[in-house]
Amino acid sequence: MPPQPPAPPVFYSFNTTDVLVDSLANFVVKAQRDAVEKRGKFTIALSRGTLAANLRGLVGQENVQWDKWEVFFCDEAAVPLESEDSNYHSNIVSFLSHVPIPKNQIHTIDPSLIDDLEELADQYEKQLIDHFAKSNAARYPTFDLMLLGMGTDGETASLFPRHDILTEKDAWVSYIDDAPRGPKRRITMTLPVLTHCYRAVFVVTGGEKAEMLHSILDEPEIGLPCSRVRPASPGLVFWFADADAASTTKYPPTTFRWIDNQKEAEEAVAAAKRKAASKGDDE
Ligand SMILES: O=C1O[C@H](COP(=O)(O)O)[C@@H](O)[C@H](O)[C@H]1O
Repeated sequence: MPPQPPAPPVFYSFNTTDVLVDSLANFVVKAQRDAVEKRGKFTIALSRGTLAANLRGLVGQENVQWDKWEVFFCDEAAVPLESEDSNYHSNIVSFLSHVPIPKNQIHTIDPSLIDDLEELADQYEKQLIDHFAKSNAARYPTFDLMLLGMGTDGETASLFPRHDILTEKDAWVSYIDDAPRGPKRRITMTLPVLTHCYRAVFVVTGGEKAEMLHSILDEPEIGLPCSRVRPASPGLVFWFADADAASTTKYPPTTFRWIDNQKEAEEAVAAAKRKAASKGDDE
């Protein structure tokens, strides 16, 4: 069978950030159940930034198989693990220290290597290879869930627009020393890794993201890093936005519900488009 084109992004918009936080927790738990049922464990990758705070809804969730989680970080600053700039630290504060995930299943950078970015990235890539070689890695690892953010320039993880790192095809993890915002020195999973997951979920909050969300969803042909995360079939991509972030995009929102496969994603987006069009006719 010829390869299928990627499923269209499914866009969920929530009236408040609190509702988004609850819905996101609900979604992550469902993704975990699905992964454990199908593959016996749950591999999740977490991006830096405001995402960590929006994962607070995971604390107190019932019937979560925390012992099946394997947590990795999509990108990480080259800083000690206890630094406020550390992605690991932000997620520890938000939820990881409040749930019973075995410590050896949280895969951090090796902090003894932070002075040597190349070594730091290579060692993290080795951790991925060690883990995924036992399961599904062919050319790239396939995460069950990638949780991503969107920066105001359209960057995701530490993949910034017009940066050479976007052309990386071989490495699973690479590094930059010139990030235009925040800590300059970071490592990051590369675009092919981000696009080989079963589910990618972008989480975007706040009015300062509204214009960029419009560009990403309504003008994907511009090719900004976030628009380029389109997992190949059977992968799916979802966007969770609060009302402020969603205020400018014309992309039709889907009513929040679990979507399991490409066909359901296509039908949900087509239904949302029909609904938006009929609303337009009424006005
Ligand atoms: O620099 C980064 O920015 C984006 C967005 O961060 P946010 O704090 O505005 O949510 C983030 O997704 C990325 O991982 C991070 O390195």
